[in-house]
Amino acid sequence: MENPNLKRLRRTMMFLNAQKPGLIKDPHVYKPDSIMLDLEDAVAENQKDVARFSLYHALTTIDYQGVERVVRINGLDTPHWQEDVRVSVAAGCDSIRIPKVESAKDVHIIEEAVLKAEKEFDRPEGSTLLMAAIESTMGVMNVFEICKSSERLFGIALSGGDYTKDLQTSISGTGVELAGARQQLIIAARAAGVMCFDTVFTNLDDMEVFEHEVKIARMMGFDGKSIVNPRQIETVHRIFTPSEKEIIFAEKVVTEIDEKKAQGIGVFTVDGKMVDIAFYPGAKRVIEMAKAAGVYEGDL
Ligand SMILES: CC(=O)SCCNC(=O)CCNC(=O)[C@H](O)C(C)(C)COP(=O)(O)OP(=O)(O)OC[C@H]1O[C@@H](n2cnc3c(N)ncnc32)[C@H](O)[C@@H]1OP(=O)(O)O
Ligand SMILES: O=C([O-])CC(=O)C(=O)O
Ligand SMILES: [Mg+2]
Repeated sequence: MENPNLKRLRRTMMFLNAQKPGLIKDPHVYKPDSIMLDLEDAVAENQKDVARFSLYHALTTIDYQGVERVVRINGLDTPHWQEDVRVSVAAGCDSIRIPKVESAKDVHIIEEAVLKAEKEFDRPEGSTLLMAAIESTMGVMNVFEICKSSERLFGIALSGGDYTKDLQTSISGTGVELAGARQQLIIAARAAGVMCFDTVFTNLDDMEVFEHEVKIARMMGFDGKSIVNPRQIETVHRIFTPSEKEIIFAEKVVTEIDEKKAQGIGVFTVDGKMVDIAFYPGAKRVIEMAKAAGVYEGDL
């Protein structure tokens, strides 16, 4: 049976340092869709063991109340990733975020280590999902192969900080430097049938630019965004949850297409807008998103 978590709602995926008790003890109270316990860049090099112990303790003792528990392991170019995978799987995380993925082979290496750990710690085979963070120009060039690399892989994420370093530029706040990568990632993810997440926005005090960036991400087709602070959750959830107006319109489109089809009519208008069968999947998707977000009250 397909793992039901492959397609869950992931509007917000919130990073937190796996070593900090103050952060890991109750992040679910802010109601992000996923938390991402970080063993990578938020953890200092000489604290990697401490962070792994803290992660294991947190995952085996804290009830995160249905919030997805993702672990960001260290990259394949470090001496840490094997132990990160073992501890994450032993502790029963839901998913592993692989940083700095450059090829399908990178995913295969982690997949193999995850399967080995599932056997070692008696966890159901296939229960640990994967996601791949694209953080380099090579990763962008290989993104379609990465998207198709594993049945465990539910999605990919753009990691703009490292990516812009590789591109030899920096984050400007305008989105110009990320435009190409964002477009490539979302096209590849949709073609491969996996989810796609936008990068973090680190200027916590600039909510205006943040809101603009989140709107662009939704318009481009992303499923959600990596975030670094609970203050960012409300904005992302508001923008990534269909509004009442969108839901009502989607309901009308679905109902009218069904009715008109039976009458042999292919094209007509709804609220002054032309509608034909091509609008059906989009309207259905709005209703599915509203259902997943818990804001749908209709009966479609
Ligand atoms: C480029 C990359 O690699 S990004 C990925 C790695 N980065 C991270 O993991 C960083 C995660 N975020 C953080 O550590 C913090 O939000 C910081 C350091 C950015 C800012 O910290 P602060 O200025 O203390 O945040 P702020 O004042 O908004 O905190 C308010 C409350 O939210 C909590 N909080 C802040 N960030 C988080 C978080 N990411 N997850 C859960 N709780 C959080 C704080 O503990 C605090 O709780 P309290 O009121 O009970 O004390
Ligand atoms: O995944 C992210 O958005 C954070 C990150 O590692 C980066 O920007 O390099
Ligand atoms: Mg990074």
